[in-house]
Amino acid sequence: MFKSSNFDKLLDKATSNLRLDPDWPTILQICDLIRQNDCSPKYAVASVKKKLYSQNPHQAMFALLTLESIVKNCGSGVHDEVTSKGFCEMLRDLVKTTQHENLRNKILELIQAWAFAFRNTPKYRAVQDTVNILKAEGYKFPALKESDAMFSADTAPEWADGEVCHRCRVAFSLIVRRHHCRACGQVFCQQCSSKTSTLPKFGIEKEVRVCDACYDKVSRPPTS
Ligand SMILES: O=P(O)(O)O[C@@H]1[C@H](O)[C@H](OP(=O)(O)O)[C@@H](O)[C@H](O)[C@H]1O
Ligand SMILES: [Zn+2]
Ligand SMILES: [Zn+2]
Repeated sequence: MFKSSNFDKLLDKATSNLRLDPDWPTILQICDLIRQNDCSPKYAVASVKKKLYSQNPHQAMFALLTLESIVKNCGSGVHDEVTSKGFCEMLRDLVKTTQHENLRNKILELIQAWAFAFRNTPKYRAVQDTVNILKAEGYKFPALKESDAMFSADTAPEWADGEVCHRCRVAFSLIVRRHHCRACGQVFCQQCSSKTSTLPKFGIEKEVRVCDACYDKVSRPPTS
């Protein structure tokens, strides 16, 4: 798991208890790793979650700021992780148990912003449920800043399933292996996805597999 150890190093750096202010460049590097699929959202969120329980208030706050950034920048893979019942219960538990007022307020701010951002996504309802429970328990939420709930970052599409190549319809088998285009997320045979490209619009700076159609699109000179 080389890639995740690279992630671990960056996360330790971003949440170092020797710091007094957030290490934004490192936090953004962490986002890039996740956006490029160099670290799985599940592994990333689980690692940040551990840091939230640090006794050092700076370290816990930096972990929270890292969590806020990966939710804003890394798309649905991360959203699936932070909106699970278990993760929401963990945040609710932290709100109740933390000794630090600023940490509690930051968690309340995040849960409220996510509930607003995911208000039209039924599968993420655990977040709104958590807001409702905390309100019923008397916690005061800060005023919602809608800007906090805008996740504008463009992220690569989820990979489609499929038994045949999306382009030439050949059936996958032990011989005809399945591959995915990182630009459209569709599934292809080797012949139809033999090219690579960077995908800066998704924060992918390294060469990744793309299908012929996406290759033509991304390598066509921008129309002047
Ligand atoms: O090689 P396999 O054991 O078939 O596994 C496939 C590879 O991991 C492909 O990666 P790639 O797209 O980078 O080739 C991936 O797109 C497919 O979903 C997997 O089934
Ligand atoms: Zn094909
Ligand atoms: Zn494609």
